[in-house]
Amino acid sequence: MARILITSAIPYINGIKHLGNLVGSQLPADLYARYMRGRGNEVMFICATDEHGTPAELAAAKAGKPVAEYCAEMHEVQKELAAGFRLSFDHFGRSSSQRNHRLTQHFAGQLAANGLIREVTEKQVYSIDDGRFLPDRYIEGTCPNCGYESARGDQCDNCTKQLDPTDLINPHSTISGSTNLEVRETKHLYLCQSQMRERLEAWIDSKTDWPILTTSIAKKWLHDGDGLQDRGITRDLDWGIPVKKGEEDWPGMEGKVFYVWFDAPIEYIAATAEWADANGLDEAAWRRWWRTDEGAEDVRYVEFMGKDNVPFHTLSFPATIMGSGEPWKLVDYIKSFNYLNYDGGQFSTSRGRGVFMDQALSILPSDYWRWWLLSHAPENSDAEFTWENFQASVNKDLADVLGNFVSRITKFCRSKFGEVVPEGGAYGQAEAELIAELTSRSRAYEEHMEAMEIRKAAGELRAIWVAGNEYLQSAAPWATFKTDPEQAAAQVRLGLNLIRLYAVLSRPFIPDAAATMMAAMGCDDWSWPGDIAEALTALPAGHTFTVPEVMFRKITDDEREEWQTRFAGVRD
Ligand SMILES: Nc1ncnc2c1ncn2[C@@H]1O[C@H](COP(=O)(O)OP(=O)(O)OP(=O)(O)O)[C@@H](O)[C@H]1O
Ligand SMILES: [Zn+2]
Repeated sequence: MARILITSAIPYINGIKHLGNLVGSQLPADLYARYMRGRGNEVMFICATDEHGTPAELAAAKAGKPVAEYCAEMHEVQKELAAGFRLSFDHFGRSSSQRNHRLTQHFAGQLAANGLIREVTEKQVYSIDDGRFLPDRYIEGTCPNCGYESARGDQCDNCTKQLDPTDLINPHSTISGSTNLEVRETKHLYLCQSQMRERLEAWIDSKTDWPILTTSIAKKWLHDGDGLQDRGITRDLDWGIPVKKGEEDWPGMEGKVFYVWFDAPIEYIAATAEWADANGLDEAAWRRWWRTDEGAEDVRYVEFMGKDNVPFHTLSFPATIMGSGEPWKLVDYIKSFNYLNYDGGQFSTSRGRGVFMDQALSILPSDYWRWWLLSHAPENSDAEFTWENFQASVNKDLADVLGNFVSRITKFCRSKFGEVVPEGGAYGQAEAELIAELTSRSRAYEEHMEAMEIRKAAGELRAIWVAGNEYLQSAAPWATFKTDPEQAAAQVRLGLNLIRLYAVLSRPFIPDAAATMMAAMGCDDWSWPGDIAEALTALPAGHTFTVPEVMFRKITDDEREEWQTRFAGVRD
Protein backbone atom coordinates (compact mmCIF):
# COMPACT_ATOMS: atom_id res chain seq x y z
CA MET A 1 0.00 0.00 0.00
CA ALA A 2 1.37 3.37 -1.03
CA ARG A 3 0.72 6.72 0.63
CA ILE A 4 -0.39 9.39 -1.76
CA LEU A 5 -0.83 13.07 -1.01
CA ILE A 6 -2.97 14.88 -3.56
CA THR A 7 -3.66 18.60 -3.74
CA SER A 8 -5.83 20.53 -6.14
CA ALA A 9 -5.03 24.16 -6.91
CA ILE A 10 -7.12 26.05 -4.42
CA PRO A 11 -10.08 27.87 -6.00
CA TYR A 12 -10.22 31.58 -5.51
CA ILE A 13 -12.99 32.81 -3.25
CA ASN A 14 -14.49 35.57 -5.38
CA GLY A 15 -17.35 33.67 -6.92
CA ILE A 16 -18.70 30.34 -8.03
CA LYS A 17 -16.27 28.38 -10.17
CA HIS A 18 -16.94 27.57 -13.82
CA LEU A 19 -16.54 24.23 -15.54
CA GLY A 20 -13.08 25.26 -16.78
CA ASN A 21 -11.84 25.74 -13.22
CA LEU A 22 -13.36 22.41 -12.28
CA VAL A 23 -11.73 20.36 -15.03
CA GLY A 24 -8.43 22.22 -14.69
CA SER A 25 -7.85 21.28 -11.07
CA GLN A 26 -10.36 19.80 -8.61
CA LEU A 27 -12.07 17.23 -10.81
CA PRO A 28 -9.00 15.42 -12.19
CA ALA A 29 -7.50 15.49 -8.69
CA ASP A 30 -10.66 13.80 -7.44
CA LEU A 31 -10.46 11.21 -10.22
CA TYR A 32 -6.93 10.36 -9.18
CA ALA A 33 -7.77 10.30 -5.48
CA ARG A 34 -10.71 7.97 -6.07
CA TYR A 35 -8.65 5.69 -8.26
CA MET A 36 -5.82 5.51 -5.74
CA ARG A 37 -8.24 4.75 -2.92
CA GLY A 38 -9.91 2.14 -5.13
CA ARG A 39 -6.52 0.46 -5.50
CA GLY A 40 -6.26 0.24 -1.74
CA ASN A 41 -3.73 3.03 -1.18
CA GLU A 42 -3.75 5.47 1.71
CA VAL A 43 -4.77 8.82 0.25
CA MET A 44 -4.82 12.35 1.65
CA PHE A 45 -6.75 14.61 -0.72
CA ILE A 46 -6.60 18.31 0.14
CA CYS A 47 -8.22 21.41 -1.26
CA ALA A 48 -9.24 24.78 0.20
CA THR A 49 -10.51 28.19 -0.73
CA ASP A 50 -7.94 30.85 -1.60
CA GLU A 51 -9.30 33.81 0.33
CA HIS A 52 -6.83 36.65 0.45
CA GLY A 53 -5.99 39.43 -1.94
CA THR A 54 -7.56 42.28 -3.77
CA PRO A 55 -10.23 40.45 -5.80
CA ALA A 56 -11.74 39.08 -2.57
CA GLU A 57 -11.90 42.58 -1.12
CA LEU A 58 -13.43 43.95 -4.33
CA ALA A 59 -15.99 41.13 -4.51
CA ALA A 60 -16.95 41.67 -0.86
CA ALA A 61 -17.33 45.40 -1.46
CA LYS A 62 -19.54 44.68 -4.44
CA ALA A 63 -21.67 42.34 -2.34
CA GLY A 64 -21.83 45.00 0.37
CA LYS A 65 -20.34 42.72 3.03
CA PRO A 66 -17.31 42.75 5.30
CA VAL A 67 -14.63 40.68 3.60
CA ALA A 68 -14.38 38.09 6.41
CA GLU A 69 -18.12 37.49 6.27
CA TYR A 70 -18.11 37.33 2.48
CA CYS A 71 -15.31 34.75 2.47
CA ALA A 72 -16.97 32.62 5.15
CA GLU A 73 -20.16 32.53 3.10
CA MET A 74 -18.47 31.85 -0.21
CA HIS A 75 -16.43 29.10 1.37
CA GLU A 76 -19.64 27.33 2.36
CA VAL A 77 -21.08 27.83 -1.12
CA GLN A 78 -17.99 26.34 -2.75
CA LYS A 79 -17.94 23.48 -0.26
CA GLU A 80 -21.57 22.61 -1.06
CA LEU A 81 -20.91 22.66 -4.78
CA ALA A 82 -17.83 20.51 -4.38
CA ALA A 83 -19.98 18.00 -2.52
CA GLY A 84 -22.54 18.26 -5.34
CA PHE A 85 -19.85 17.22 -7.81
CA ARG A 86 -18.80 14.44 -5.41
CA LEU A 87 -15.32 15.86 -4.94
CA SER A 88 -13.98 13.57 -2.26
CA PHE A 89 -11.64 15.88 -0.35
CA ASP A 90 -10.39 14.63 2.94
CA HIS A 91 -10.48 18.26 3.90
CA PHE A 92 -11.60 21.47 2.24
CA GLY A 93 -9.80 24.17 4.17
CA ARG A 94 -9.51 27.94 4.15
CA SER A 95 -6.36 29.91 3.45
CA SER A 96 -7.56 32.42 6.04
CA SER A 97 -7.33 29.80 8.81
CA GLN A 98 -5.22 30.39 11.91
CA ARG A 99 -3.21 27.35 10.89
CA ASN A 100 -2.24 29.09 7.69
CA HIS A 101 -1.49 32.33 9.48
CA ARG A 102 0.99 30.57 11.72
CA LEU A 103 2.58 28.43 9.03
CA THR A 104 2.95 31.30 6.58
CA GLN A 105 4.57 33.46 9.25
CA HIS A 106 6.78 30.52 10.16
CA PHE A 107 7.99 30.05 6.59
CA ALA A 108 8.65 33.78 6.23
CA GLY A 109 10.70 33.69 9.43
CA GLN A 110 12.74 30.74 8.21
CA LEU A 111 13.35 32.32 4.82
CA ALA A 112 14.44 35.57 6.45
CA ALA A 113 16.80 33.72 8.78
CA ASN A 114 18.31 32.03 5.75
CA GLY A 115 18.89 35.32 3.97
CA LEU A 116 16.24 34.68 1.32
CA ILE A 117 14.03 37.68 1.97
CA ARG A 118 15.05 41.23 1.26
CA GLU A 119 13.36 44.48 2.07
CA VAL A 120 12.80 46.74 -0.87
CA THR A 121 11.74 50.35 -0.90
CA GLU A 122 9.65 50.72 -3.98
CA LYS A 123 7.43 53.07 -5.79
CA GLN A 124 3.75 52.29 -5.74
CA VAL A 125 0.70 53.91 -7.12
CA TYR A 126 -1.18 55.88 -4.48
CA SER A 127 -4.72 57.09 -5.08
CA ILE A 128 -5.19 60.53 -3.59
CA ASP A 129 -8.99 60.36 -3.84
CA ASP A 130 -9.16 56.89 -2.25
CA GLY A 131 -6.50 57.70 0.35
CA ARG A 132 -4.63 54.43 -0.16
CA PHE A 133 -2.12 52.51 -2.22
CA LEU A 134 -3.55 50.63 -5.19
CA PRO A 135 -2.06 47.16 -5.40
CA ASP A 136 -2.91 44.58 -8.09
CA ARG A 137 -6.46 44.69 -9.20
CA TYR A 138 -7.24 47.97 -7.47
CA ILE A 139 -5.74 49.51 -10.53
CA GLU A 140 -6.41 48.97 -14.24
CA GLY A 141 -5.03 50.45 -17.39
CA THR A 142 -3.62 49.64 -20.81
CA CYS A 143 -1.23 46.70 -21.08
CA PRO A 144 2.25 47.86 -22.15
CA ASN A 145 2.77 44.50 -23.82
CA CYS A 146 -0.34 44.02 -25.99
CA GLY A 147 -2.37 47.21 -25.71
CA TYR A 148 -5.36 45.55 -24.02
CA GLU A 149 -7.26 48.34 -22.27
CA SER A 150 -8.48 46.54 -19.15
CA ALA A 151 -5.21 45.05 -17.97
CA ARG A 152 -5.02 44.69 -14.19
CA GLY A 153 -2.21 45.85 -11.96
CA ASP A 154 -0.88 42.33 -11.50
CA GLN A 155 -1.53 40.64 -14.82
CA CYS A 156 -2.92 41.23 -18.29
CA ASP A 157 -5.90 38.95 -18.87
CA ASN A 158 -5.39 39.20 -22.59
CA CYS A 159 -1.72 38.27 -23.05
CA THR A 160 -1.21 36.80 -19.50
CA LYS A 161 1.91 38.93 -18.94
CA GLN A 162 2.64 39.50 -15.25
CA LEU A 163 2.62 43.21 -14.56
CA ASP A 164 3.38 45.72 -11.87
CA PRO A 165 0.83 48.47 -11.30
CA THR A 166 3.40 51.08 -12.35
CA ASP A 167 3.72 49.38 -15.77
CA LEU A 168 0.19 50.30 -16.81
CA ILE A 169 -0.49 53.04 -19.33
CA ASN A 170 -3.35 55.47 -18.45
CA PRO A 171 -4.08 53.83 -15.10
CA HIS A 172 -7.17 54.38 -12.99
CA SER A 173 -8.42 53.22 -9.58
CA THR A 174 -10.97 50.43 -9.76
CA ILE A 175 -12.40 51.59 -6.42
CA SER A 176 -13.36 55.10 -7.46
CA GLY A 177 -12.40 55.26 -11.11
CA SER A 178 -10.12 58.14 -10.18
CA THR A 179 -7.11 58.98 -12.31
CA ASN A 180 -5.82 61.31 -9.63
CA LEU A 181 -2.92 58.99 -8.88
CA GLU A 182 0.66 59.49 -7.87
CA VAL A 183 3.65 57.30 -7.25
CA ARG A 184 4.82 57.10 -3.62
CA GLU A 185 7.48 55.14 -1.80
CA THR A 186 6.66 52.17 0.40
CA LYS A 187 8.59 49.20 1.77
CA HIS A 188 7.94 45.58 0.82
CA LEU A 189 9.44 42.13 1.22
CA TYR A 190 10.78 40.14 -1.70
CA LEU A 191 11.47 36.41 -1.88
CA CYS A 192 14.95 35.98 -3.35
CA GLN A 193 14.00 33.44 -5.99
CA SER A 194 16.92 34.50 -8.18
CA GLN A 195 19.37 33.21 -5.56
CA MET A 196 17.74 29.81 -5.80
CA ARG A 197 17.61 29.59 -9.54
CA GLU A 198 20.27 26.93 -9.99
CA ARG A 199 18.90 24.75 -7.27
CA LEU A 200 15.40 25.01 -8.69
CA GLU A 201 16.60 24.30 -12.18
CA ALA A 202 18.52 21.19 -11.13
CA TRP A 203 15.43 20.00 -9.32
CA ILE A 204 13.16 20.62 -12.34
CA ASP A 205 15.69 18.87 -14.58
CA SER A 206 15.53 15.81 -12.36
CA LYS A 207 11.78 15.52 -13.06
CA THR A 208 12.06 13.79 -16.39
CA ASP A 209 8.58 12.25 -16.24
CA TRP A 210 6.66 15.51 -15.79
CA PRO A 211 4.22 16.70 -18.46
CA ILE A 212 5.88 18.95 -21.03
CA LEU A 213 3.33 21.64 -20.24
CA THR A 214 4.61 21.73 -16.66
CA THR A 215 8.34 21.77 -17.37
CA SER A 216 8.11 24.11 -20.35
CA ILE A 217 6.37 26.78 -18.27
CA ALA A 218 8.92 26.36 -15.48
CA LYS A 219 11.79 26.64 -17.96
CA LYS A 220 10.34 29.74 -19.51
CA TRP A 221 10.22 31.45 -16.12
CA LEU A 222 13.73 30.30 -15.29
CA HIS A 223 15.21 31.66 -18.49
CA ASP A 224 13.06 34.32 -20.10
CA GLY A 225 14.51 37.81 -20.04
CA ASP A 226 16.94 38.15 -17.15
CA GLY A 227 15.88 34.82 -15.70
CA LEU A 228 13.94 34.04 -12.57
CA GLN A 229 13.08 37.23 -10.71
CA ASP A 230 12.65 37.93 -7.03
CA ARG A 231 9.00 38.45 -6.25
CA GLY A 232 7.17 40.67 -3.81
CA ILE A 233 5.43 38.73 -1.07
CA THR A 234 3.72 41.59 0.79
CA ARG A 235 0.92 44.04 0.09
CA ASP A 236 -0.69 47.11 1.59
CA LEU A 237 -4.02 45.52 2.39
CA ASP A 238 -6.06 44.93 5.53
CA TRP A 239 -7.35 41.45 4.73
CA GLY A 240 -4.64 38.82 4.86
CA ILE A 241 -1.96 37.29 7.01
CA PRO A 242 -0.09 39.98 9.00
CA VAL A 243 3.59 40.12 8.13
CA LYS A 244 5.57 38.51 10.91
CA LYS A 245 8.88 36.70 11.32
CA GLY A 246 7.65 33.51 12.87
CA GLU A 247 5.99 34.73 16.04
CA GLU A 248 7.87 38.02 16.13
CA ASP A 249 6.90 41.39 14.73
CA TRP A 250 8.68 42.58 11.62
CA PRO A 251 9.83 46.16 12.13
CA GLY A 252 8.79 48.44 9.28
CA MET A 253 6.14 45.99 8.06
CA GLU A 254 3.35 47.09 10.34
CA GLY A 255 -0.06 47.08 8.70
CA LYS A 256 1.08 44.95 5.77
CA VAL A 257 0.02 41.45 4.87
CA PHE A 258 1.58 38.60 2.91
CA TYR A 259 0.61 38.53 -0.70
CA VAL A 260 -1.76 35.79 -1.71
CA TRP A 261 0.58 33.77 -3.95
CA PHE A 262 2.92 33.31 -0.98
CA ASP A 263 0.32 32.09 1.50
CA ALA A 264 -1.95 30.15 -0.89
CA PRO A 265 0.25 27.08 -1.51
CA ILE A 266 1.29 26.97 2.14
CA GLU A 267 -2.41 26.36 2.74
CA TYR A 268 -1.98 22.85 1.32
CA ILE A 269 0.05 22.10 4.43
CA ALA A 270 -2.15 24.17 6.72
CA ALA A 271 -5.32 22.50 5.39
CA THR A 272 -3.87 19.12 6.29
CA ALA A 273 -3.36 20.47 9.81
CA GLU A 274 -6.96 21.76 9.71
CA TRP A 275 -7.99 18.23 8.75
CA ALA A 276 -6.27 16.87 11.85
CA ASP A 277 -7.90 19.55 14.02
CA ALA A 278 -11.34 18.82 12.55
CA ASN A 279 -10.92 15.13 13.30
CA GLY A 280 -9.52 15.54 16.79
CA LEU A 281 -6.13 14.16 15.76
CA ASP A 282 -2.72 15.18 17.01
CA GLU A 283 0.11 17.04 15.26
CA ALA A 284 1.80 13.82 14.23
CA ALA A 285 -1.28 12.83 12.21
CA TRP A 286 -0.80 15.60 9.67
CA ARG A 287 2.95 15.97 9.93
CA ARG A 288 3.46 12.41 8.72
CA TRP A 289 2.17 13.65 5.34
CA TRP A 290 4.42 16.67 5.14
CA ARG A 291 7.61 16.25 7.14
CA THR A 292 10.10 13.87 5.66
CA ASP A 293 11.67 13.56 9.11
CA GLU A 294 8.32 12.62 10.65
CA GLY A 295 7.04 9.93 8.33
CA ALA A 296 6.56 11.58 4.92
CA GLU A 297 9.64 10.10 3.24
CA ASP A 298 7.51 7.41 1.59
CA VAL A 299 4.69 9.78 0.57
CA ARG A 300 4.17 10.45 -3.12
CA TYR A 301 2.90 14.01 -3.52
CA VAL A 302 0.96 14.93 -6.67
CA GLU A 303 -0.43 18.38 -7.51
CA PHE A 304 -3.17 19.27 -10.03
CA MET A 305 -3.66 22.70 -11.58
CA GLY A 306 -4.35 24.80 -14.67
CA LYS A 307 -1.42 26.24 -16.62
CA ASP A 308 -1.52 29.71 -15.08
CA ASN A 309 -0.74 28.19 -11.67
CA VAL A 310 2.33 26.30 -12.87
CA PRO A 311 4.96 29.01 -12.19
CA PHE A 312 3.98 29.23 -8.55
CA HIS A 313 4.03 25.48 -8.06
CA THR A 314 7.20 24.69 -10.01
CA LEU A 315 9.25 27.62 -8.70
CA SER A 316 7.83 29.87 -6.00
CA PHE A 317 6.36 27.28 -3.64
CA PRO A 318 9.38 24.97 -4.01
CA ALA A 319 11.60 28.01 -3.33
CA THR A 320 9.65 28.55 -0.12
CA ILE A 321 9.97 24.90 0.89
CA MET A 322 13.66 24.53 -0.06
CA GLY A 323 14.55 27.94 1.30
CA SER A 324 13.07 27.14 4.70
CA GLY A 325 15.94 24.72 5.24
CA GLU A 326 13.48 22.38 6.93
CA PRO A 327 12.53 18.89 5.75
CA TRP A 328 9.09 19.65 4.28
CA LYS A 329 7.80 17.44 1.50
CA LEU A 330 8.40 18.70 -2.04
CA VAL A 331 6.03 17.83 -4.85
CA ASP A 332 6.81 14.64 -6.79
CA TYR A 333 4.58 15.17 -9.81
CA ILE A 334 2.71 18.16 -11.21
CA LYS A 335 -0.20 17.40 -13.50
CA SER A 336 -1.07 20.61 -15.32
CA PHE A 337 -3.85 21.43 -17.74
CA ASN A 338 -4.46 23.68 -20.67
CA TYR A 339 -7.70 25.62 -20.77
CA LEU A 340 -11.23 24.56 -21.45
CA ASN A 341 -13.00 27.16 -23.54
CA TYR A 342 -16.71 27.74 -23.79
CA ASP A 343 -18.64 27.77 -27.04
CA GLY A 344 -16.31 29.86 -29.17
CA GLY A 345 -14.73 31.96 -26.40
CA GLN A 346 -13.20 31.81 -22.96
CA PHE A 347 -14.79 30.89 -19.68
CA SER A 348 -14.57 33.91 -17.43
CA THR A 349 -15.63 34.46 -13.85
CA SER A 350 -15.25 38.21 -13.98
CA ARG A 351 -17.26 38.43 -17.18
CA GLY A 352 -19.78 35.78 -16.11
CA ARG A 353 -19.19 33.80 -19.27
CA GLY A 354 -19.79 30.05 -19.49
CA VAL A 355 -21.51 27.46 -17.34
CA PHE A 356 -20.88 27.65 -13.61
CA MET A 357 -20.91 24.78 -11.15
CA ASP A 358 -24.26 25.66 -9.57
CA GLN A 359 -25.92 26.09 -12.97
CA ALA A 360 -24.55 22.80 -14.23
CA LEU A 361 -25.96 20.87 -11.27
CA SER A 362 -29.30 22.61 -11.64
CA ILE A 363 -29.83 21.03 -15.05
CA LEU A 364 -28.18 17.60 -14.83
CA PRO A 365 -26.67 15.29 -12.19
CA SER A 366 -22.95 15.50 -11.57
CA ASP A 367 -21.99 12.27 -13.35
CA TYR A 368 -23.06 13.66 -16.73
CA TRP A 369 -20.67 16.59 -16.24
CA ARG A 370 -17.92 14.56 -14.71
CA TRP A 371 -17.91 12.17 -17.64
CA TRP A 372 -17.90 14.82 -20.30
CA LEU A 373 -15.33 17.05 -18.59
CA LEU A 374 -12.90 14.26 -17.77
CA SER A 375 -13.20 12.51 -21.13
CA HIS A 376 -12.50 15.88 -22.80
CA ALA A 377 -9.91 17.18 -20.32
CA PRO A 378 -7.66 19.86 -21.86
CA GLU A 379 -4.47 17.85 -21.52
CA ASN A 380 -2.39 18.30 -24.66
CA SER A 381 -4.09 21.43 -25.91
CA ASP A 382 -6.96 23.70 -25.04
CA ALA A 383 -10.36 22.03 -25.39
CA GLU A 384 -13.77 23.43 -26.06
CA PHE A 385 -17.13 22.83 -24.48
CA THR A 386 -19.97 22.87 -26.98
CA TRP A 387 -23.51 21.82 -26.24
CA GLU A 388 -23.59 19.60 -29.34
CA ASN A 389 -20.53 17.71 -28.21
CA PHE A 390 -21.86 17.43 -24.67
CA GLN A 391 -25.19 16.07 -25.88
CA ALA A 392 -23.57 13.61 -28.27
CA SER A 393 -21.12 12.32 -25.72
CA VAL A 394 -23.64 11.89 -22.90
CA ASN A 395 -26.23 10.27 -25.15
CA LYS A 396 -23.78 7.88 -26.72
CA ASP A 397 -21.36 6.87 -24.00
CA LEU A 398 -23.58 7.06 -20.96
CA ALA A 399 -27.11 6.40 -22.23
CA ASP A 400 -26.63 4.20 -25.31
CA VAL A 401 -23.64 2.21 -24.16
CA LEU A 402 -23.41 1.92 -20.38
CA GLY A 403 -26.98 2.70 -19.34
CA ASN A 404 -28.44 0.57 -22.07
CA PHE A 405 -26.26 -2.39 -21.21
CA VAL A 406 -27.30 -2.34 -17.57
CA SER A 407 -30.94 -1.91 -18.41
CA ARG A 408 -31.10 -4.66 -21.04
CA ILE A 409 -29.33 -7.32 -19.06
CA THR A 410 -31.18 -6.72 -15.80
CA LYS A 411 -34.60 -6.48 -17.44
CA PHE A 412 -34.07 -9.54 -19.59
CA CYS A 413 -32.94 -11.57 -16.60
CA ARG A 414 -35.93 -10.46 -14.56
CA SER A 415 -38.34 -11.46 -17.31
CA LYS A 416 -36.91 -14.95 -17.87
CA PHE A 417 -35.12 -15.97 -14.66
CA GLY A 418 -36.37 -13.52 -12.04
CA GLU A 419 -34.23 -11.10 -10.05
CA VAL A 420 -31.60 -13.66 -9.29
CA VAL A 421 -28.32 -14.60 -10.99
CA PRO A 422 -29.26 -17.66 -13.07
CA GLU A 423 -27.42 -20.96 -12.85
CA GLY A 424 -26.41 -23.45 -15.51
CA GLY A 425 -24.57 -23.37 -18.79
CA ALA A 426 -20.88 -22.81 -19.34
CA TYR A 427 -18.70 -20.14 -20.91
CA GLY A 428 -17.44 -20.80 -24.43
CA GLN A 429 -15.34 -19.09 -27.04
CA ALA A 430 -17.20 -15.77 -27.07
CA GLU A 431 -16.93 -15.43 -23.29
CA ALA A 432 -13.23 -16.28 -23.34
CA GLU A 433 -12.64 -13.62 -25.97
CA LEU A 434 -14.56 -11.03 -24.01
CA ILE A 435 -12.60 -11.82 -20.86
CA ALA A 436 -9.32 -11.56 -22.78
CA GLU A 437 -10.31 -8.18 -24.17
CA LEU A 438 -11.46 -6.91 -20.79
CA THR A 439 -8.23 -8.08 -19.23
CA SER A 440 -5.99 -6.22 -21.63
CA ARG A 441 -8.18 -3.12 -21.54
CA SER A 442 -8.35 -3.08 -17.75
CA ARG A 443 -4.58 -3.24 -17.54
CA ALA A 444 -4.29 -0.40 -20.07
CA TYR A 445 -6.86 1.58 -18.09
CA GLU A 446 -4.78 1.14 -14.95
CA GLU A 447 -1.63 2.28 -16.72
CA HIS A 448 -3.32 5.43 -17.99
CA MET A 449 -4.73 6.18 -14.56
CA GLU A 450 -1.35 5.72 -12.89
CA ALA A 451 0.15 8.06 -15.48
CA MET A 452 -2.75 10.52 -15.09
CA GLU A 453 -3.46 10.32 -18.81
CA ILE A 454 -7.07 11.20 -18.29
CA ARG A 455 -8.44 11.20 -21.82
CA LYS A 456 -6.73 7.91 -22.56
CA ALA A 457 -8.12 6.40 -19.37
CA ALA A 458 -11.62 7.60 -20.29
CA GLY A 459 -11.19 6.14 -23.77
CA GLU A 460 -10.23 2.78 -22.32
CA LEU A 461 -13.14 2.80 -19.89
CA ARG A 462 -15.50 3.61 -22.73
CA ALA A 463 -14.04 0.70 -24.72
CA ILE A 464 -14.61 -1.57 -21.72
CA TRP A 465 -18.29 -0.57 -21.70
CA VAL A 466 -18.52 -1.01 -25.47
CA ALA A 467 -17.01 -4.50 -25.25
CA GLY A 468 -19.79 -5.60 -22.90
CA ASN A 469 -22.43 -4.08 -25.11
CA GLU A 470 -21.08 -5.75 -28.21
CA TYR A 471 -20.89 -9.07 -26.43
CA LEU A 472 -24.51 -8.74 -25.38
CA GLN A 473 -25.51 -7.79 -28.90
CA SER A 474 -23.86 -10.79 -30.50
CA ALA A 475 -24.56 -13.33 -27.71
CA ALA A 476 -28.21 -12.20 -27.84
CA PRO A 477 -29.46 -14.18 -24.81
CA TRP A 478 -33.04 -13.31 -25.78
CA ALA A 479 -32.54 -15.38 -28.95
CA THR A 480 -30.38 -18.04 -27.30
CA PHE A 481 -33.06 -18.53 -24.66
CA LYS A 482 -35.48 -19.95 -27.21
CA THR A 483 -33.18 -22.80 -28.16
CA ASP A 484 -30.76 -23.16 -25.27
CA PRO A 485 -31.91 -21.65 -21.94
CA GLU A 486 -28.81 -22.97 -20.13
CA GLN A 487 -26.54 -21.13 -22.51
CA ALA A 488 -28.65 -17.98 -22.09
CA ALA A 489 -28.30 -18.35 -18.32
CA ALA A 490 -24.51 -18.38 -18.60
CA GLN A 491 -24.60 -15.29 -20.82
CA VAL A 492 -26.82 -13.42 -18.38
CA ARG A 493 -24.70 -14.46 -15.42
CA LEU A 494 -21.67 -13.00 -17.12
CA GLY A 495 -23.60 -9.84 -17.96
CA LEU A 496 -24.72 -9.28 -14.37
CA ASN A 497 -21.19 -9.79 -13.13
CA LEU A 498 -20.02 -7.28 -15.70
CA ILE A 499 -22.28 -4.68 -14.12
CA ARG A 500 -20.48 -5.11 -10.83
CA LEU A 501 -17.12 -4.95 -12.57
CA TYR A 502 -18.22 -1.76 -14.35
CA ALA A 503 -19.22 -0.25 -11.02
CA VAL A 504 -15.73 -0.78 -9.62
CA LEU A 505 -13.86 0.38 -12.73
CA SER A 506 -16.14 3.37 -13.42
CA ARG A 507 -16.33 4.67 -9.88
CA PRO A 508 -13.50 7.24 -10.18
CA PHE A 509 -15.27 8.85 -13.17
CA ILE A 510 -18.96 8.46 -12.30
CA PRO A 511 -19.29 7.66 -8.60
CA ASP A 512 -23.08 8.00 -8.35
CA ALA A 513 -23.80 5.69 -11.27
CA ALA A 514 -21.24 3.27 -9.88
CA ALA A 515 -23.06 3.25 -6.55
CA THR A 516 -26.36 2.65 -8.34
CA MET A 517 -24.92 -0.30 -10.26
CA MET A 518 -23.35 -1.82 -7.16
CA ALA A 519 -26.51 -1.39 -5.09
CA ALA A 520 -28.64 -2.92 -7.86
CA MET A 521 -26.31 -5.91 -7.88
CA GLY A 522 -27.00 -6.33 -4.16
CA CYS A 523 -23.30 -6.21 -3.53
CA ASP A 524 -20.76 -4.19 -1.59
CA ASP A 525 -17.56 -5.70 -2.92
CA TRP A 526 -15.59 -2.77 -4.30
CA SER A 527 -12.28 -4.60 -4.41
CA TRP A 528 -10.25 -3.73 -7.46
CA PRO A 529 -10.19 -6.56 -10.03
CA GLY A 530 -6.93 -8.43 -10.29
CA ASP A 531 -7.78 -11.43 -12.43
CA ILE A 532 -10.75 -10.39 -14.57
CA ALA A 533 -12.14 -13.92 -14.99
CA GLU A 534 -12.19 -14.26 -11.24
CA ALA A 535 -13.73 -10.83 -10.74
CA LEU A 536 -16.54 -11.94 -13.04
CA THR A 537 -17.52 -14.69 -10.60
CA ALA A 538 -18.20 -12.33 -7.69
CA LEU A 539 -21.97 -12.72 -8.07
CA PRO A 540 -22.66 -16.47 -7.91
CA ALA A 541 -25.74 -18.24 -9.23
CA GLY A 542 -28.60 -17.70 -6.82
CA HIS A 543 -27.46 -14.20 -5.78
CA THR A 544 -30.35 -11.70 -5.89
CA PHE A 545 -30.29 -8.31 -7.56
CA THR A 546 -32.72 -5.56 -8.55
CA VAL A 547 -33.33 -3.71 -11.78
CA PRO A 548 -32.04 -0.15 -11.26
CA GLU A 549 -33.88 3.00 -12.24
CA VAL A 550 -32.85 4.51 -15.57
CA MET A 551 -29.21 5.46 -14.96
CA PHE A 552 -28.73 8.03 -17.70
CA ARG A 553 -31.38 9.75 -19.71
CA LYS A 554 -30.75 11.22 -23.12
CA ILE A 555 -30.46 14.93 -23.68
CA THR A 556 -33.06 16.01 -26.22
CA ASP A 557 -32.44 18.49 -29.02
CA ASP A 558 -34.95 20.85 -27.43
CA GLU A 559 -33.10 20.83 -24.14
CA ARG A 560 -29.79 21.36 -25.85
CA GLU A 561 -31.11 24.38 -27.70
CA GLU A 562 -32.73 25.79 -24.61
CA TRP A 563 -29.52 25.47 -22.56
CA GLN A 564 -27.46 26.88 -25.37
CA THR A 565 -29.62 30.00 -25.35
CA ARG A 566 -29.89 30.21 -21.58
CA PHE A 567 -26.14 30.08 -21.08
CA ALA A 568 -25.13 32.22 -24.04
CA GLY A 569 -25.23 35.50 -22.17
CA VAL A 570 -23.62 36.86 -19.06
CA ARG A 571 -24.43 35.50 -15.63
CA ASP A 572 -26.38 37.76 -13.23
N1 LIG B 1 -10.64 27.79 -18.59
C1 LIG B 1 -9.93 27.03 -17.75
N2 LIG B 1 -9.69 25.74 -18.06
C2 LIG B 1 -9.00 24.94 -17.21
N3 LIG B 1 -8.52 25.35 -16.03
C3 LIG B 1 -8.74 26.62 -15.66
C4 LIG B 1 -9.45 27.54 -16.50
N4 LIG B 1 -9.50 28.73 -15.88
C5 LIG B 1 -8.86 28.58 -14.69
N5 LIG B 1 -8.39 27.31 -14.56
C6 LIG B 1 -7.74 26.72 -13.40
O1 LIG B 1 -8.73 26.63 -12.38
C7 LIG B 1 -8.10 26.59 -11.11
C8 LIG B 1 -8.81 27.49 -10.14
O2 LIG B 1 -8.62 28.80 -10.58
P1 LIG B 1 -9.04 30.11 -9.83
O3 LIG B 1 -10.09 29.86 -8.84
O4 LIG B 1 -7.80 30.79 -9.39
O5 LIG B 1 -9.71 30.93 -11.01
P2 LIG B 1 -9.00 31.76 -12.16
O6 LIG B 1 -7.76 31.10 -12.65
O7 LIG B 1 -8.90 33.13 -11.63
O8 LIG B 1 -10.09 31.66 -13.31
P3 LIG B 1 -11.09 32.82 -13.77
O9 LIG B 1 -10.23 34.00 -14.04
O10 LIG B 1 -11.82 32.32 -14.96
O11 LIG B 1 -11.97 33.01 -12.58
C9 LIG B 1 -6.66 26.98 -11.36
O12 LIG B 1 -5.86 25.81 -11.29
C10 LIG B 1 -6.65 27.53 -12.77
O13 LIG B 1 -5.41 27.30 -13.40
ZN1 LIG C 1 -1.45 42.27 -22.45
